[in-house]
Amino acid sequence: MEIIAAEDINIGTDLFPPLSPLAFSLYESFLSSHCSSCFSLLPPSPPRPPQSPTSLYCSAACSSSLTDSPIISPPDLSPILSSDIRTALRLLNSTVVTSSLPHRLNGLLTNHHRLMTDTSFSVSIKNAANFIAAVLKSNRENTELEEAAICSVLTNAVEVQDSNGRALGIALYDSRFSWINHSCSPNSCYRFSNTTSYQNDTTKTIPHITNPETTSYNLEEFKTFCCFQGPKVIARSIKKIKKGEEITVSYIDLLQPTGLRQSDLWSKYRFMCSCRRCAASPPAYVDSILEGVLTSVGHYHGNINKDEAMGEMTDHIQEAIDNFLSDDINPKSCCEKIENVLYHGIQIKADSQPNHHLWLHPIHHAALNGYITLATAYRIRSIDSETDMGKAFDMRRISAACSFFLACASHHLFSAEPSLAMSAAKFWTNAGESLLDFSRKFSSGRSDVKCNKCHMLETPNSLRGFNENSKKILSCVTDISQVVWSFLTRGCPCLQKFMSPFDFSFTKANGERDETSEDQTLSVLLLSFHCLLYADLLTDLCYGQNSHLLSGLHV
Ligand SMILES: C[S@@+](CC[C@H](N)C(=O)[O-])C[C@H]1O[C@@H](n2cnc3c(N)ncnc32)[C@H](O)[C@@H]1O
Repeated sequence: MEIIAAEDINIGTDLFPPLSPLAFSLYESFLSSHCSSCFSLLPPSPPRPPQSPTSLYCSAACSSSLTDSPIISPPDLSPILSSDIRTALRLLNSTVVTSSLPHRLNGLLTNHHRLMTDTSFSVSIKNAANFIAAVLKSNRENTELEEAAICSVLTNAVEVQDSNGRALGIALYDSRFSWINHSCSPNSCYRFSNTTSYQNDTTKTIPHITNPETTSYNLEEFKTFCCFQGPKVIARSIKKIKKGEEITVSYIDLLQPTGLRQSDLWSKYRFMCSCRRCAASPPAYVDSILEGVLTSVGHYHGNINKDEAMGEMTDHIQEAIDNFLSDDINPKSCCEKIENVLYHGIQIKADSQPNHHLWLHPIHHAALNGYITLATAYRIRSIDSETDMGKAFDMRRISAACSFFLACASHHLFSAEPSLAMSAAKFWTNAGESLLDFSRKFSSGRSDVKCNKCHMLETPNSLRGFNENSKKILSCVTDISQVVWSFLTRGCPCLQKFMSPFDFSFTKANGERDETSEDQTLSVLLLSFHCLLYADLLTDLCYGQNSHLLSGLHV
């Protein structure tokens, strides 16, 4: 099945009203911090004993809408997670099953045959189905229905993220959403509502904690489960779509080169994508950049040892990130390891040719991950150095430089591949907030900067079209970045070596400007406002809601 446009659809159009899920579940790690019904963040509560109940709610309304408290904790049957099993259970209880088993369950593809012939899934699916049948006290002869429910969740459920991009759990929607196929150059994106954060909302009642005494499953109580809560999904066009054209979204992170996207899709969904971007030969520009290398004389054209050298650099960066995330190395060592690869690159030898020096292209997917980690690591180092103002200033400045660089890199990719709008919106928001945070913390408290060129700060409501406004804002971003780039990147050689975040030619001399640190910080403040304005434009395009990142600020 697929979804086809019945008429021409303009860019930035919601394709259907917000859809409630058929079933959903938080990931295990969020069960004690988020509402199991609406996924909102709960106020902090005292630590509970390890054997405590699994579902908490933010309000009486949520707790009464989702009466599945007696579910005993489902097992983790890798690759099937307990959240998959919980969702499958809720699916079977919330819907009247109309099915053509085992291939479709209520119209949703199960991929049953494909998954059951795959040894890495089949045993876990069988075990999960047996568990569900036991919980439901099913007296059917086989577990075909339970298997179909699990397979349907694996095939159709999507990860629900909060506004910070953090994956909270999964949700399963009806065919209006679930029939939308994947493309690596999709014409639509989707977002969730109802994943708001708890902000001392006095209308919310004290979190309802389910009865810890109840350990056995009560079918009648579970049958009253009514799924009108849960994160709603909205799909939105991010390109013009012609009547008759297929609606597509992305199931995966699109900032990966073709090989990684293919293996991601295969491991999660067991299909090979043959979309325009995947099939392009030569590779699409974004894919050549996401795997690109630089030499001191420009782009590298040879093949000798290149793949090996790239693999080595990518592995080093990934190892530093993994070690940092698992607390095996401190932020300083993490920065040193990543910067070492990004700055020094690698020397490769060729029999009959002079040696080449290779660097990952700054928008190589591993380099992007490296800069994302550097932004976080430098920020932590700034917080850790609070007693040393000079060091805290430098660390926060470099963190902001990395975030700003990522925003410019995402713009470069978005210009060539419009479906990367969502990623770009996220990076520009991060950059704006990081630059603002830096300049607020270290300027003399001034916030009355004006832009005499685009005047958009004084009249942000005069937004016309996306293209016209983005041109104006980006032109100012380019101008201001020429003023502050060397200031922002001082002490970070792997960024300092580039002429600007828009121009990856290597700098000859490190031309510091004469402005005082105070002048520079004010320019950074002006830059931050422009980044937030641009982030607003992109957010509006993808999410249909101007996030008004600048509202509440004095500009
Ligand atoms: C959420 S469903 C999409 C709707 C599905 N095509 C149907 O018939 O109901 C996801 C499944 O559709 C198939 N699918 C989605 N996008 C695809 C693509 N680009 N190429 C091949 N199969 C795809 C895969 O089997 C995948 O597991």
